[in-house]
Amino acid sequence: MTEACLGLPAPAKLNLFLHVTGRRPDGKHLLQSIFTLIDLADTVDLTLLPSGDVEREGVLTGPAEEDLCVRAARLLKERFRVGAGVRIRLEKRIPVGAGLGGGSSDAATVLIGLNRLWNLRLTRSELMALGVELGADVPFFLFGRNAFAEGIGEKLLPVELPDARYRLVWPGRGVSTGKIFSAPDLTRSTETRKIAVFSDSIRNRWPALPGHNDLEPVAARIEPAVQKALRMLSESGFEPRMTGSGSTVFAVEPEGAPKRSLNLPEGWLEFRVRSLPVHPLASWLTE
Ligand SMILES: C[C@](O)(CO)[C@H](O)COP(=O)(O)OP(=O)(O)OC[C@H]1O[C@@H](n2ccc(N)nc2=O)[C@H](O)[C@@H]1O
Ligand SMILES: Nc1ncnc2c1ncn2[C@@H]1O[C@H](COP(=O)(O)OP(=O)(O)OP(=O)(O)O)[C@@H](O)[C@H]1O
Repeated sequence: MTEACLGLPAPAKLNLFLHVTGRRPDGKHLLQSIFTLIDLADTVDLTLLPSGDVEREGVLTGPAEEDLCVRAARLLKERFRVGAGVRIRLEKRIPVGAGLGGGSSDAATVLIGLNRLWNLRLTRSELMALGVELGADVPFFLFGRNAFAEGIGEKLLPVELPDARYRLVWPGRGVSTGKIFSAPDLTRSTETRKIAVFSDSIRNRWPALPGHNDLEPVAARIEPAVQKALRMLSESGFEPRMTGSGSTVFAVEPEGAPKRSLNLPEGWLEFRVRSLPVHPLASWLTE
């Protein structure tokens, strides 16, 4: 029997490094990156509605057409001519526009949950092909485990990462991914490297992170709070890096290090998180 109501996690991600290696003919940027799942998560509640409507509740107040949860549900409904509907209730913990992939993860969780609630029996790769229509990070969350990414983030290979604790600082505001990618001073030609170069570095040099984030200098210029967050973490003895297109910065927290809180400006947030080896809903994804 199919459940009529599901309460599901949508975990955040970190980009351990992010190289921009070129552009596609449509203008989107080609990347090399390692994505890791972390245990900071939103909660998505899905309730089956026989009426066929897609309804939403929660903290996001923008237009429904821009809500990635609603867009994910409508995409599935239209593509597979689903008669049933859903009420989506979102409990947001992942800051918005933070480089933590929150919206993409919420959308991925809606796809995974509705695949079950609406009994669609789509495979992981079918869901990933739909997901990339919603955003470049969505396929990663549907892949379901830590990954080396190429293309715009849709070409994924599994990668083994050390169990790690990370310290995150969200500097009180988000940044627009589109603005960062369209900046004239963005480096777009970092040399493409073999995955082995990155995995060897992780094996031999951890907790030092491989590579760098090409989006970091641009975000730090556009949003001075990003620069300040990087400086505060580094003055506290960490080796900080920005995730995705920002605004969150993070650092590996060495095992056994003192767990002192940072003295952050008002409105900023600090998170202490652990890596996850797999997505909490990985067992719902079938080959
Ligand atoms: C920076 C990353 O977070 C790395 O994980 C992602 O590449 C961003 O993924 P996302 O937030 O899902 O981004 P999207 O919603 O697909 O795109 C937002 C904006 O960034 C641009 N964009 C996005 C991804 C990409 N590889 N190249 C781009 O130029 C898009 O053209 C769009 O104007
Ligand atoms: N469920 C959602 N959660 C967060 N943002 C959403 C959601 N639905 C739509 N959005 C919109 O998507 C935009 C990007 O939000 P998100 O938090 O996913 O960015 P991000 O963490 O920077 O993502 P990325 O790491 O993929 O760049 C925001 O401008 C927000 O208005």
